[in-house]
Amino acid sequence: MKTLLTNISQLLQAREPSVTLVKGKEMETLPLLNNAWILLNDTVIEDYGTMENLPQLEVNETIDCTGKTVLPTWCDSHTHLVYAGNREQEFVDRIKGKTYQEIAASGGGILNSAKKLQITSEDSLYIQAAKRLEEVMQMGTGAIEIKSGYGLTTEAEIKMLRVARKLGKEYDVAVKTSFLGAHAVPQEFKNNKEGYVELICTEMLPKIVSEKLADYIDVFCEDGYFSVEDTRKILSEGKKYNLQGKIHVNQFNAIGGIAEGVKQEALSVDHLEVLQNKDIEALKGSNTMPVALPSCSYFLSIPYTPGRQIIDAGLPLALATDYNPGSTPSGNMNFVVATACIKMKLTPEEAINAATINGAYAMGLSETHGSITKGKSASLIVTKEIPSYGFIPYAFGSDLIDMVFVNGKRRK
Ligand SMILES: N=CN[C@@H](CCC(=O)O)C(=O)O
Ligand SMILES: [Zn+2]
Repeated sequence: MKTLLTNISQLLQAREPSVTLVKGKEMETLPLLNNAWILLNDTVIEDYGTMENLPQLEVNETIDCTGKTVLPTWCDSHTHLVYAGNREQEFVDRIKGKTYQEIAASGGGILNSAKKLQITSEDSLYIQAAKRLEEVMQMGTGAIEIKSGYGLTTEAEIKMLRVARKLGKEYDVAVKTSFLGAHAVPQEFKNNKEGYVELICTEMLPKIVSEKLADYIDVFCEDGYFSVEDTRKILSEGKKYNLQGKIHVNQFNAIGGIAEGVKQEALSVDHLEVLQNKDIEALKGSNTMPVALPSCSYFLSIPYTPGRQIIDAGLPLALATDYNPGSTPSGNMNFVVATACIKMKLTPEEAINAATINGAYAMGLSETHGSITKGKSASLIVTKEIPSYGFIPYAFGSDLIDMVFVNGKRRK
């Protein structure tokens, strides 16, 4: 099946396959073709160019994109999309004055979600998560990472990861999974965190690896959750099974987790709302991608990741949603891109790079996603008629998406 999109006002992010990420000043540049065409052949991008050089092509369908912008789908490299129920009550509790940490300390938060998930069947969990996946694809997400971490028992962690794998298969969308057993210390291990870390390393991890359920290993490295030492132990254990780390770190406190993540060659370090100079220094010269989650800052009213400072230090930056029931009940990457511009002072070019090519890097999908490149996945957003791509963050409350192709399939 060949689909030709013609008269595209702006075709964004057309790059050679050698570009796997952009950093520092490079992030200011968003390559684009004016008055362009692109040819999709089943699941891949076959070719693209400008209208004056459009060759004679035999195609099944031609779509006129006059006035519209085309760009690669969003690469959301950090989500907790598989969860049971919601935490609407905690939202109201926070409005009335409780903090996120106070709610967690009294048995709410992650433990609240774990309680719900443990008693939810795999089928019901799949149905709930599938709805969310359909919604985010319609909002332009074409590749997504999904974490476990609301199971906190071997059985429930496996259940979550099986659901995530099934979503990738059934929807033919790129899904990367991360094993986040170290998301919170379960009640039963309240006075025996070491015992829980041991369970993660000696029981959960081997079983998850034997079922090939995880692509990465994750830890919530934070006061009251898992220490730098725990993080080192769990990431080192993961390495023995060829699982690279992607960690939650510096959300509320800077406790040295970023340097440890870099030392352990983590693919990404995520959150970074509280960042010190030594953390930036630790990231320099590494292959670890810093990932900001501005919707989480918005929803919890916590500081925004200093993305401007990260980019100005010559580093790359990726943007993701953190879609989860507690700190970010939203998987809208358009909002993330707009909020990165409005609150973190990224330019539209930097934000779109961070949400596409760098997002793909942050989940190991550089070869197939994140740019308009021949041979990459036919995963595209076609906007409605807009004056230019700057409208994507500028008109932050509007639905500007006309069509979405994910791996060649129309999802909107
Ligand atoms: N910070 C840790 N984990 C999630 C939130 C978990 C929750 O509140 O359910 C996050 O990335 O924000
Ligand atoms: Zn998260």
